[in-house]
Amino acid sequence: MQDFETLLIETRGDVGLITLNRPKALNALNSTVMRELTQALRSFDADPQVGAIVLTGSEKAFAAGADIKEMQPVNFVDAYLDDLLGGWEAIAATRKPIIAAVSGYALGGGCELAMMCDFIIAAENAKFGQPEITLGVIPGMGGSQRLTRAVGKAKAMDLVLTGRMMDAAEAERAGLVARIVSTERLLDEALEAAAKIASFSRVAVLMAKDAVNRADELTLAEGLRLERRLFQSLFATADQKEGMAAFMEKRKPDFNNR
Ligand SMILES: CC(C)=CC(=O)SCCNC(=O)CCNC(=O)[C@H](O)C(C)(C)COP(=O)(O)OP(=O)(O)OC[C@H]1O[C@@H](n2cnc3c(N)ncnc32)[C@H](O)[C@@H]1OP(=O)(O)O
Repeated sequence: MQDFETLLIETRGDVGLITLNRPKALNALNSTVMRELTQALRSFDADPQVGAIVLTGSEKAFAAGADIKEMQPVNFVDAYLDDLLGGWEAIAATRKPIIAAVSGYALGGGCELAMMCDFIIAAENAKFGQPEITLGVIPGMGGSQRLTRAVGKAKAMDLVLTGRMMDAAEAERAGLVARIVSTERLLDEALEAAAKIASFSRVAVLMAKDAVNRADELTLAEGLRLERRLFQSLFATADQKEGMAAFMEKRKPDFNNR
């Protein structure tokens, strides 16, 4: 993969690791980050060696929001015609699972980027918030929608209307964060979780992600039908035969993603 200006990219075994790398701006998300992150995720999605992805930032900031310096001079016509921030939705279209490993600030677009990932592992020092209201705007990368689905209307309204931050413990209680770990353990914990996911049948993993994501969009009846059809279709894979045979034979499965 090519060198990026705003990201560090590496693979650890079958896990793709992306580190946001604009330390002087607390990883503020400008259009270069958006373009490069989209490109990096597409490459990992297409790479047969990669089974899961971890996205992280620095200890002080996962990302302190969309880049205010870049947005400040924008006018309405350009924002509308250029679909300002619309490109970020490509991140959520990634098919392989992405774990956000969040330390420090995840504010505004930073919180929204973490929520585009499949789940969030937070360090004890993590702080989440949607402070856009303090700048005279509102969330624009999905905060009003994904945060509300994650934590419910009451807390989403509280955060979006007051612009206050919540710490990792509150974010976990509210259902935004899957687990909290020490700051030192954050990356290892996220990489271990990603490696575990990457060790399973790739077809089953992608279908599991798809099925859970559809829960936000479908009625219960539609969602249950989709889940059942996906489940049934997995019986056409060699990995289902292998997984169940391995259980019966009391050995570890050897999945081949077929
Ligand atoms: C998606 C949409 C629609 C909108 C958004 O995301 S708007 C942005 C929302 N985020 C914020 O409003 C947070 C802005 N940042 C802060 O409030 C503070 O930086 C902090 C509380 C996160 C940290 O404060 P601290 O005093 O520790 O650090 P600073 O000196 O303030 O920052 C260091 C350095 O980073 C630049 N910075 C921080 N955040 C952003 C940002 N979102 N965009 C652009 N630049 C940012 C900050 O200006 C400073 O740079 P300089 O040293 O060059 O001044």
